[in-house]
Amino acid sequence: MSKIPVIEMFGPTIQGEGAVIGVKTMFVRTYGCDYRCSWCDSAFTWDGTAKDKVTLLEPEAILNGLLELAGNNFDNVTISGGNPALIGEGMAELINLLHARGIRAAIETQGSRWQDWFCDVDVLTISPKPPSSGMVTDWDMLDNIIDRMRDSGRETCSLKVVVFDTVDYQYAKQVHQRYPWVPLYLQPGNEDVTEEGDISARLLARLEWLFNLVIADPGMNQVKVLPQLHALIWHNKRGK
Ligand SMILES: C[S@@+](CC[C@H](N)C(=O)[O-])C[C@H]1O[C@@H](n2cnc3c(N)ncnc32)[C@H](O)[C@@H]1O
Ligand SMILES: Nc1nc2[nH]cc(C(=O)O)c2c(=O)[nH]1
Ligand code: SF4
Ligand SMILES: [Mg+2]
Repeated sequence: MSKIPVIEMFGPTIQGEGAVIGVKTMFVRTYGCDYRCSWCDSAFTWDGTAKDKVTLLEPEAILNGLLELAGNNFDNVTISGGNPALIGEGMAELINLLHARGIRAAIETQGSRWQDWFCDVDVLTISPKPPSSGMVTDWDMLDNIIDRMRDSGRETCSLKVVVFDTVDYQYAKQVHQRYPWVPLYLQPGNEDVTEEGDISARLLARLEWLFNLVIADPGMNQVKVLPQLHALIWHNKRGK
């Protein structure tokens, strides 16, 4: 039995990002991250401010917690963090438990670590971090992850790059050129994750800015540009 550090579980809500945007899903957010992105919208998963809220849970207790929250009102569970790829055996067990109930598992991770259970995930989102984050991409690791996912023969993997400025945009292009066969989603960065109230006008302005970069760029004919849909609706509210 391997326990998983969980900082929050919530839902049902609507997946707001990437390949399965718009789908009803539960969320499980794991504690701990090997990165420290300057603009992280979930810094409470690693900066110590919510450490007292972490519970170490058996995979079965997580499933039970989700069922308690939502009954049968979900078919999808998104596991995010923090970095869920820091967790080994426990996550493999959780994914098996979900599958045994006919529930699909989606993972949000940044591509800094491999886990064998990636091959069992229904929707794997890898979100390498652009320069504005202050993080440095381990390209060997990312190559390795993308190769292994390709070798697994499952069409479950996509890339998502958050773009704050034109340097980030060039980074996103580099990612696209390196892995042209992997679907790439671009999402504008939320520049103030603490602002209260309605931030939708600010986010939409950044979406239009990103649209215009892609519209003008013949090297980006295949990418999809998406907002953080949940942030347009629920702004910086946590647990949405
Ligand atoms: C909080 S992270 C957790 C999963 C994993 N650590 C990762 O970064 O992919 C979930 C998603 O939110 C994105 N994200 C974090 N902060 C953001 C911000 N300020 N604006 C836009 N997207 C952000 C990340 O890039 C990632 O795609
Ligand atoms: N609704 C909603 N969609 C999301 N997609 C990715 C999220 C994340 O924080 O990983 C997220 C989130 O926090 N909420
Ligand atoms: S990798 Fe994800 S969770 Fe970790 S600091 Fe960056 S955005 Fe936040
Ligand atoms: Mg989020």
